[in-house]
Amino acid sequence: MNYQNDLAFAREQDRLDPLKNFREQFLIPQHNGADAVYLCGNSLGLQPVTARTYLNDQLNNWQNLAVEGWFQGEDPWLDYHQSLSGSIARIVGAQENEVAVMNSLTVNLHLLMVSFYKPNSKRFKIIIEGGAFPSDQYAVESQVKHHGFDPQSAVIEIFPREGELTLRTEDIVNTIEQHKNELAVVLFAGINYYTGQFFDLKAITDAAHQAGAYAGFDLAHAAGNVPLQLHQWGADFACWCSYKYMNSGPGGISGIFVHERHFTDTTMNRFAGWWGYRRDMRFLMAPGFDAEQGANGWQVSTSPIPLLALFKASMAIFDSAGNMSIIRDKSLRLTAYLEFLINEINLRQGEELFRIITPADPQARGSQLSVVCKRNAKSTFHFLAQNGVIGDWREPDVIRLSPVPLYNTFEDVYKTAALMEASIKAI
Ligand SMILES: Cc1ncc(COP(=O)(O)O)c(C=O)c1O
Ligand SMILES: Nc1c(O)cccc1C(=O)C[C@H](N)C(=O)O
Repeated sequence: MNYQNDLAFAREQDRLDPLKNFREQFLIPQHNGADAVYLCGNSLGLQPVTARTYLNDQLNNWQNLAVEGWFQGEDPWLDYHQSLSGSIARIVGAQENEVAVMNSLTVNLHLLMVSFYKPNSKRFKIIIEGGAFPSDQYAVESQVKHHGFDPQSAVIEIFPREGELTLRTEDIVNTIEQHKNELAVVLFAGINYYTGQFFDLKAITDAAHQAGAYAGFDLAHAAGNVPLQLHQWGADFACWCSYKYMNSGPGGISGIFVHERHFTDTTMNRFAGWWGYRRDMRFLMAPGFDAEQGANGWQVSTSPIPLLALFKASMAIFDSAGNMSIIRDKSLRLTAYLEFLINEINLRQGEELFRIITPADPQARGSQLSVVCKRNAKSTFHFLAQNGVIGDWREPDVIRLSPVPLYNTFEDVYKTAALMEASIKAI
């Protein structure tokens, strides 16, 4: 597509956008009496207009039905989580019985590692991407220590080559091959939080399996952002949060994926709780844990209904948008437009003032562009914020900007680039 650096072009793209009506389903933060340009869905997605109603419905059920709410009402709480499985399964490319909506992200990562990280003196290593989100690093280190191993030798981080910013799939695959005799788990992000690189999850899964290891993914920055096919790719396990691209609110509910091939593995460890007990017998309160079939058997505690209600408001929007390929199609164009406009600024300025460290290959990224500001980085970030552009800052000099297809416009992207260029003179 031929992009143009003018507002009329951006507005025309918005006019033609098949998803244009979705923006009004979100509450856009205000700046000086007008909509701010919110490009921070990589951290916290915007509030669906309907979120309050979904939450209120459950407050009303609590008020009117009290404890009977578990069994009565339109959507009894006992199975409320099940009503979300179809939507989230479509988003991550799974069968409904392979997903469970539960807990928060790092907690779920630990629960999955309990099942999939079973080190012995021969196989004890975990491969992760270098520069993984700190919570994942801490989780992995603590898992390794919990089993009596030393993170120094057990955690293998893969970094980009000298002079490069992102990882090559061949280097990931070769590292897996190199450690194959000692490898227990490969745990990668779907998309790295800092660079925005979208990894080749199928290639990583295949390489892990060739090495006799499990492949697991943290999809915090990928779920609801890029199309995923966890079942088809054969991933062993995955988890995600829903407060970024899935707009479920701060600390919103997380979810897990466990491939169906593991459902019959009776050797698998699991930290059990009554909510993972088989549904038909749970209230018999019998001794001896008997897991529910499928990913729901990994649940531990009572469903947090208010969080599920907020997630449901968001899933209804995803369901009505159709499938992830419609969302992805707009996302590819929005992000490419932002990239085009930033490159144009550099061309006009005669130097690379804004360096995009996210891969240029659209298939190797989601909606986020991570931009290194070569000059006055922090002041540039503040200038954008003062002028109503909300991105986020990552030390030492990176601004992350994520145009989200359900609520951002080409005009948002145009305004952002115009302000980035204006910042050069203003600061
Ligand atoms: C890759 C990744 N892992 C973990 C987290 C944190 O998860 P939690 O919701 O457990 O704080 C985030 C974001 O905060 C993240 O981006
Ligand atoms: N989860 C967050 C929070 O509780 C406070 C502030 C930021 C966050 C984030 O989600 C950060 C995000 N994962 C990141 O990519 O930096």
